[in-house]
Amino acid sequence: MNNVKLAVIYYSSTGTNYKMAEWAAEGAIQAGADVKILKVPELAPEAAIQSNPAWKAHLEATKDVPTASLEDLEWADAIIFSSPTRFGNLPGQMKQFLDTTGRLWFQGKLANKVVSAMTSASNLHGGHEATILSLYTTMYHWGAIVVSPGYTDQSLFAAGGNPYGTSVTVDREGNMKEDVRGAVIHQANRTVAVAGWVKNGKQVQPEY
Ligand SMILES: Cc1cc2nc3c(=O)[nH]c(=O)nc-3n(C[C@H](O)[C@H](O)[C@H](O)COP(=O)(O)O)c2cc1C
Repeated sequence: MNNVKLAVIYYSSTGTNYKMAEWAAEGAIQAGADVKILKVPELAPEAAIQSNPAWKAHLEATKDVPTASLEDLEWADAIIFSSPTRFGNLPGQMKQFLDTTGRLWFQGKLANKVVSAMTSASNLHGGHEATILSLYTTMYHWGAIVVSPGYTDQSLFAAGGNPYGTSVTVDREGNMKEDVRGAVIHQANRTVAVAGWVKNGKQVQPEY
């Protein structure tokens, strides 16, 4: 069987979701996938970025991370998204990227992608689930196969127990308050496993 091809697509202003993307890549590689870590384009005005030293430093530190393209979406059997919470929703940067996928969607090329999502927020009840669910709404329109972690591993409990997708709270300095590395790795392992079942299954069953 060919390896599962997995894209980890993230947006991050201050590094949290980049770190989660790196852990997801680690888990997916461990599970045998070919992996790309890709960022979505930054859209914020330069003045806003310059006014926040952590944002400016993160952008500089990740300037060599490749930018996600429609070709990457076509390439991937599976996609793990990681995106901060903004007012209980996705940041415009991630939404704008999703909004560029209309042509692929129209051509049916996003159907049966195996997907999963993660997020971060500053407050425990600041909208973690809402952000993940809003991303999953787009995935349902794609005809993607959403793989949530549920409570399929003990690591979920140490990480705050979000069954929709791993999420973490960050303090004012940007430090993660929960240890979510194990949960992210489990989520990536699980996403690759399900993507492998789908990829194998496509060889024996006609595709819908
Ligand atoms: C405009 C804006 C809106 C935000 N909205 C929320 C929110 O609704 N709930 C919350 O808990 N945190 C909110 N935050 C905090 C971010 O979620 C937090 O900074 C982010 O998760 C850090 O991720 P990053 O380091 O990957 O950028 C907001 C931050 C900004 C700048």
